[in-house]
Amino acid sequence: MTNNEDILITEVALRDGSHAISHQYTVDQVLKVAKALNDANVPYIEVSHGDGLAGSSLQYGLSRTNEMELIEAAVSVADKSKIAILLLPGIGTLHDLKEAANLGAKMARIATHVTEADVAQQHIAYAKELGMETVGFLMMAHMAPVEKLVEQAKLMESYGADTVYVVDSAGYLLPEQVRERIRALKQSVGTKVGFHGHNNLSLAMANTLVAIEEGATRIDGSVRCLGAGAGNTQTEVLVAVLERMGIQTGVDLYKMMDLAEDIVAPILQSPQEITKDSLTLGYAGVYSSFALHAKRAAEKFNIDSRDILIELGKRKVVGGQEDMILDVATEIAQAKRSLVLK
Ligand SMILES: C[C@H](O)CC(=O)C(=O)O
Ligand SMILES: [Mn+2]
Repeated sequence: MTNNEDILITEVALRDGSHAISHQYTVDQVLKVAKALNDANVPYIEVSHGDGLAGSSLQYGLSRTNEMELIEAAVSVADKSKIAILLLPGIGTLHDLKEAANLGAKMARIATHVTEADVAQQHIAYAKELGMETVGFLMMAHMAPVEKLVEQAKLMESYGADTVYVVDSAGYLLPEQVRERIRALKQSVGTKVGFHGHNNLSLAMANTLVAIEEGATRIDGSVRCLGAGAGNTQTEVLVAVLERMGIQTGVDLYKMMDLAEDIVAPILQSPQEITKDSLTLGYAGVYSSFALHAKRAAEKFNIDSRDILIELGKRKVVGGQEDMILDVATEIAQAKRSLVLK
């Protein structure tokens, strides 16, 4: 890999995609996907539970395989790509970070709700101490005005983040909203700027292109759209589009297509489409990883999952409040029952 690329892609299917397959990755799947990504020259491969290190729990979903084994597997086949991990302070600890670094992870992406950057200080500083490249990952970026986002990005920068990301966790942002956010960050922070999209409103690619136009140089994608909700910006498609635009990513398009078709498609429980649930996430501004939890709750209570998601959006529920999904489902079911009894 050279340093001549205009855009450096982080492939997130082995982390964000974990949500879409209920955290059931096996070592064999990770070995195959990571090796193919490495062979295709993808610069960064993120590997963790969908909710970051130590996310495996009843609240977020139990992993089939210990994520440290998955990280170790990915590192073992990646001689060009760097392995990244995601960590949400409060879920993952400094101990988890150290364990991942000892296994060979080279980049730490520290994720917080868009208004809570201050909880990332210790983790970013420690990742730097461990010699890792650091990213401040500001989730649910639609929930804060631009000035607030800038303030939080500056905090991440002051803690030592090398890059700050605008994260459209709900796939809610419209292209002009992405434009104003990336533009404001480019004007106000000295770090590199990145963008992570979700395709719930079919805008992930358009939003990514706007982010690049405004100067974002770090971009996330998921091969075959294997990410939460309707997935992320589809990596192999992004590589093709950027190549046509004359923008260098260094990624081998044919190898990415083969990986998507031959290795990733068979892993999917069902094809990544914009379903009524994922569309509702984007429409209502709800965290993409809530989709499967809401679907299960809807089945349990025999109610419409869209009603749960819309209500969660109204209540401005954020990542980490997964317990609210059951609460809201219970309330909707009770209200439905009392209507029947009247
Ligand atoms: C923990 C989340 O799944 C992180 C993410 O990918 C997002 O907010 O989007
Ligand atoms: Mn995501």
